[in-house]
Amino acid sequence: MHHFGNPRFELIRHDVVEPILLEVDQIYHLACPASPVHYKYNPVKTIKTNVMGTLNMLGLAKRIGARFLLTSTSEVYGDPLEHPQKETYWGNVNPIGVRSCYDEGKRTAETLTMDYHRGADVEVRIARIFNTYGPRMCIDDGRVVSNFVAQAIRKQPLTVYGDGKQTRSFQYVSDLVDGLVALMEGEHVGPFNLGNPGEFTMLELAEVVKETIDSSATIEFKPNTADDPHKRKPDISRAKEMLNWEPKISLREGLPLMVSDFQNRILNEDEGKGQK
Ligand SMILES: O=C(O)[C@H]1O[C@H](OP(=O)(O)OP(=O)(O)OC[C@H]2O[C@@H](n3ccc(=O)[nH]c3=O)[C@H](O)[C@@H]2O)[C@H](O)[C@@H](O)[C@@H]1O
Repeated sequence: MHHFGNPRFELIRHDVVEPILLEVDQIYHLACPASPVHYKYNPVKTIKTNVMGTLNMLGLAKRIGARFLLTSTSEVYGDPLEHPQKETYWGNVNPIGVRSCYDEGKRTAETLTMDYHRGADVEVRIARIFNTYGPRMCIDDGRVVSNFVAQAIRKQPLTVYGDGKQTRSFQYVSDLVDGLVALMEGEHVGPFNLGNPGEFTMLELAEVVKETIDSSATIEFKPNTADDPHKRKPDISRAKEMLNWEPKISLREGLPLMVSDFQNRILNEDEGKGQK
């Protein structure tokens, strides 16, 4: 929203499932719900966005000669049997599960991207993004970092799904943005893992959130969701070597930056309620 006053910025509200004609040099194709809660809410729409949306954006890139960047995901590795995950790993994905609209959708999006590259000479780039957090995330996004932060601020228990021993590797948003720009501007197609290799169990994450916000916060265990990957950690050697990129901000440095933004917004929400 801070770009709205900039005359060189134009916002067009459009659903990528429908074709569109624009004149641009580069397409960052990020469209798709990314929180499991959101992408499972309307799975048919999620897979349509990944398949038809990606086809439309690749068709556009081909027609106008634009460079196309796909934001794929670490979820293409499914519940990985290789750890950490390298880009050469083909993954362990359930094709008929509740997460398939997203992970199989993104796998198909990668296939389409490579087919347009090989068959129609479109200049493409593929990023596989690992769990990312930061300020301005939707407070009710439903992913783990935003849930824990909002819960700790609201003095609610932190909801740990399953036994909390599953792992994720959390990347601060500005590191991801630097990685995406380096990929778009560079000469390599990829795919590239863009993530922070710092790996945490969900219980460890809850401890870091407690240390940062409220040491008296409690934990509430809830049943885990189907097909939840047991572990996830990027091998980023390829991005380091070919894009000269690596994340700079650790979880303990990034979390406080997100917390102050969440605190302001939750406080405003509460004040708004008080006025009603
Ligand atoms: O960022 C990624 O690499 C990919 O993974 C995420 O999926 P996931 O890792 O399951 O994201 P979360 O919903 O944040 O869950 C992470 C872990 O925390 C657990 N969790 C989640 C929420 C919560 O309140 N408590 C909790 O323990 C989940 O069960 C899971 O094991 C996102 O869905 C994708 O958009 C993204 O592509």
